[in-house]
Amino acid sequence: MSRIPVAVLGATGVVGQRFVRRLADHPMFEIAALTASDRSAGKTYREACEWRLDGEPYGGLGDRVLLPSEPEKAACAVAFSALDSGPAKDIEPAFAAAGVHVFSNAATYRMDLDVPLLVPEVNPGHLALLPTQRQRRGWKGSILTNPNCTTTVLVMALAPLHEAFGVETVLMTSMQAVSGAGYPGVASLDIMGNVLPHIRNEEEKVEVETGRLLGQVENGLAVSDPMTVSALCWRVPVLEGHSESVSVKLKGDPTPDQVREVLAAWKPLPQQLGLPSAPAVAVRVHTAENRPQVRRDVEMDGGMSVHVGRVRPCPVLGIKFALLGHNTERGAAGGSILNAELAVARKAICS
Ligand SMILES: NC(=O)C1=CN([C@@H]2O[C@H](COP(=O)(O)OP(=O)(O)OC[C@H]3O[C@@H](n4cnc5c(N)ncnc54)[C@H](OP(=O)(O)O)[C@@H]3O)[C@@H](O)[C@H]2O)C=CC1
Ligand SMILES: N[C@@H](CC(=O)OP(=O)(O)O)C(=O)O
Repeated sequence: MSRIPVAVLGATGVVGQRFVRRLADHPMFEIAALTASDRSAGKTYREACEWRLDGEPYGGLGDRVLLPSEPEKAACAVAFSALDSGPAKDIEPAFAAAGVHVFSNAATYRMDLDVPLLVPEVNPGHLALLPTQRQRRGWKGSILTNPNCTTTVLVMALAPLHEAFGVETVLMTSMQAVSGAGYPGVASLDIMGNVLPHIRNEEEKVEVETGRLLGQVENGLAVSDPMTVSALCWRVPVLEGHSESVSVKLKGDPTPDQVREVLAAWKPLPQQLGLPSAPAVAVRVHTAENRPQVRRDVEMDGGMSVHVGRVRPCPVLGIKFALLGHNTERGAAGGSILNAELAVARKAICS
């Protein structure tokens, strides 16, 4: 199969660089265009940005000239958007109108009822929103989004429990890596030796996106599950990886052993299809009492699996556990690329 030409919108940012690194040698997609703001367009990729990741700098594309983020200049079959949510507002629809399928990290269109907010293991059926989106908006292309990174990690653990038992109530406290705030992000003088009790809009996003991801498609539109979710989000001095303390009320009050069994046995659609970016195991269940740990576990499986440990009884809601996932891989670039792999495999785009 020939590879699908793709554009990376916002290729100079920290999420854009992760897209480039993951796509540099991808079996399904081939980078045809890199874009940024007008400040960077016309410069080579090497001139316009400082490479901030490990591995081959610039994904081997350091001499590639950056294009403006305009569909007339950079249209491809597929675009991965690492744009800030402000510029994404006009740029992503312009690409979709020009026939491009845009896989976006930005929060701008996530909660629109005709826009798939996708985690392929959790709600692949939400691809069914695309015909409504195209019909309503008159686009030949489309916009598909991935959730907030904290939400992504949370729903990976909740989805199998929702399928097996039904989730009623969730209390989640996060300990979020500084990379979630982009570069340069939080000032070192604020975060070193400290924890910060506020991340703007984060708790609100987790509380609404979780029910949306675990909800349904009815009459071509998204309908959120009525579960109750309360989130407390903290920034901690960790580079990559969001840790979460989760307490959950499940229907039927299963035991910790039953919960562990369901999580360990879960083999959702991307793993069944063997999609290139899908980890072999979606949820890794740890039994050691001091795992998961960010430094030891978060880079496993290319940052695409999530980790559950310390599953035990909760005297308030029934079950509690520790959860960990990679915020800029599973929660951003890797999650978006897996969304595109799913959409192609299910012939929702590019068929
Ligand atoms: N799923 C998730 O939870 C996560 C999502 N994100 C989201 O991903 C996106 C990117 O984040 P991050 O990489 O940290 O952001 P950066 O600020 O590092 O990068 C932003 C990119 O957008 C480009 N850009 C900025 N303004 C414009 C404009 N007016 N027109 C065209 N391009 C523009 C920049 O180009 P230039 O260099 O020329 O300025 C740069 O390439 C954000 O929407 C963020 O919220 C990030 C982390 C996790
Ligand atoms: N807010 C997240 C990262 C992020 O960009 O989230 P969102 O995609 O919902 O804006 C964090 O700080 O860790």
